[in-house]
Amino acid sequence: MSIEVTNLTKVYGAQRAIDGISFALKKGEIVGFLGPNGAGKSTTMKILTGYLKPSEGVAKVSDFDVVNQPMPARRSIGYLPEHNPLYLDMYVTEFLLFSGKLYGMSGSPLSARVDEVIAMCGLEAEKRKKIGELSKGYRQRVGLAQSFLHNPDVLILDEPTTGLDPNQIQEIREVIRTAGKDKTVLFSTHIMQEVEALCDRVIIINKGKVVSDSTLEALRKTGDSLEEIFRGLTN
Ligand SMILES: Nc1ncnc2c1ncn2[C@@H]1O[C@H](COP(=O)(O)OP(=O)(O)OP(=O)(O)O)[C@@H](O)[C@H]1O
Repeated sequence: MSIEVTNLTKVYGAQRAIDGISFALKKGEIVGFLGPNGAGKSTTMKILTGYLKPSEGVAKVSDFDVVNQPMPARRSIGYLPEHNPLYLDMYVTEFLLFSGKLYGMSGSPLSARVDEVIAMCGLEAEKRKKIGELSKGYRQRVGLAQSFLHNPDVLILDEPTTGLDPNQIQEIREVIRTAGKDKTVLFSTHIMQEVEALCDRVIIINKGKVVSDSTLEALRKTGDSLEEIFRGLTN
């Protein structure tokens, strides 16, 4: 399995932010991770990417336990965090070269890969600008470029299109579709059309528990729209 989560729980004080969730993603799947604000999506993603320790349960990425085998797990993951933290004073190319070095890349293979992700993410015209000078959509492209720079098998994208205009949303979706061709992708979103446009399968969580895990095809057969299903399960 590319991602395997078993009975995962995270407790903050008295609150169970996620409460015994389990799911798995096979290689090559693109799965939408839905849930209302505060459902536990970012917490799950932070555990998968090694930024938070679970209180209970096991999370594996590319069969590596994220707690006991953090280095190989991290190498196989590309992560775009929710607020896409970037170094605003760095130039786009400089930032990507810097990020690649953190993954142990160097020399001409790194330069070639940076050129490749710049082209994939439509950053050619902006690559000489400082990140702080870019629009939100272009910053998001830089975050995405950084997430798959080291060619990971698994991409974890936390609300990759939030706050973007409809044109940028469309363009970022294209980047995700292209980058996700040979990868396993778990991404969170509040946009139902996004799920329809990109995913094979949807996992819905509410109050820290998985309330639905189905293919889009199976959900369509219910006759209800994804939005109706979402509201019915989370309201
Ligand atoms: N560091 C923290 N300390 C205490 N509680 C936290 C912390 N981080 C998250 N929480 C709580 O855990 C719950 C799940 O939060 P999380 O950010 O995972 O939700 P989410 O599904 O990603 O929400 P959103 O859609 O708003 O981004 C929320 O109730 C949140 O307030």
